[in-house]
Amino acid sequence: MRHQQHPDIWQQLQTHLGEWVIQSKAQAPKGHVATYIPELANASEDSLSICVMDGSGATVTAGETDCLFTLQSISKVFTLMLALIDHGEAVVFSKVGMEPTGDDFNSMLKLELVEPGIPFNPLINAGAIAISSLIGGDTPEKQIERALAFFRDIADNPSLAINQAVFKSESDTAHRNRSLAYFLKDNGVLDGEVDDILRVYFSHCSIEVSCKDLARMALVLAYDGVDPIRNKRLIPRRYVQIAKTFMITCGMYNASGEFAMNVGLPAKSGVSGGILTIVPGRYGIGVVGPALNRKGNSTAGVHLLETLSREFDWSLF
Ligand SMILES: NC(=O)CC[C@H](N)C(=O)O
Repeated sequence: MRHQQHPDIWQQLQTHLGEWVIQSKAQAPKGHVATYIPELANASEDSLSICVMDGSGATVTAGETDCLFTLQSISKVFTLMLALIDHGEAVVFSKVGMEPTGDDFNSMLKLELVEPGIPFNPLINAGAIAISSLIGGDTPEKQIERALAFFRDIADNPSLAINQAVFKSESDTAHRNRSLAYFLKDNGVLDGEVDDILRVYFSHCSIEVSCKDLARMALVLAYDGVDPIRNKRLIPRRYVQIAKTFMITCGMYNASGEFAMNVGLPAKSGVSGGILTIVPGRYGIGVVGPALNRKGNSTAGVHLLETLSREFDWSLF
């Protein structure tokens, strides 16, 4: 049998994943696609797809798995690790903190309220913008190239690319992110030009993937930075440990506590409706369902992951 480690789970996934997706899709009408980035409003509001990948690269999929979507905030987990590779922990944690905020992902409240005015963590927008400034490269173009090469390597997909329409749509409307970035600049957190740093940030948010790409990227995190398929270390284990910790405490925005309670796995969601999750040492999982709840997470996607975690007792806690 191909899936030696947990044949029962694999067989159950093959048998039931399709019906679980149909059940969870019923949650989609409770949410709405994001519209503040106008291009994201074109996503199909009632769709839901999932890809589960094991350490051999075998997959079980369900839903409209061919559809492409942009990483958005999911990219922040990987740019954090790239900044750690390029600058180390001391520099990175002089620019961002280690704590959840309890505020919306695009809030600027605590930047002014709490000394020394650095973002609370690297997964909120302010933190991810600070992290974008730390990606190696002398020019924004080189930083974007470096980020794209890193994402391509982790996804093992040399054709990953930036969706230019989404990039432009965000860039044209990102008044709040611009104000966050100027605030950070004023607080001395950002070196370099605000517009250049935002270009890097919008670019990595606009990298387009499929559910399978997302599962493939998750797999590398599930194996602590080693790609089990190519048997190759891509990220130092310590940096994956840091990323996974943030995924538990802040990966699902202000619903991270609820998600930890009901699913209990490290995860990161994005405003296009994607969720990257891992079952440590076993599976990488990519989900996308564009209709979001009030906290910004995919309504159907969260429901589906709750079902899987319950069925297979996947919670780490
Ligand atoms: N939550 C998200 O996915 C936010 C990412 C998006 N690019 C933004 O900055 O608003």
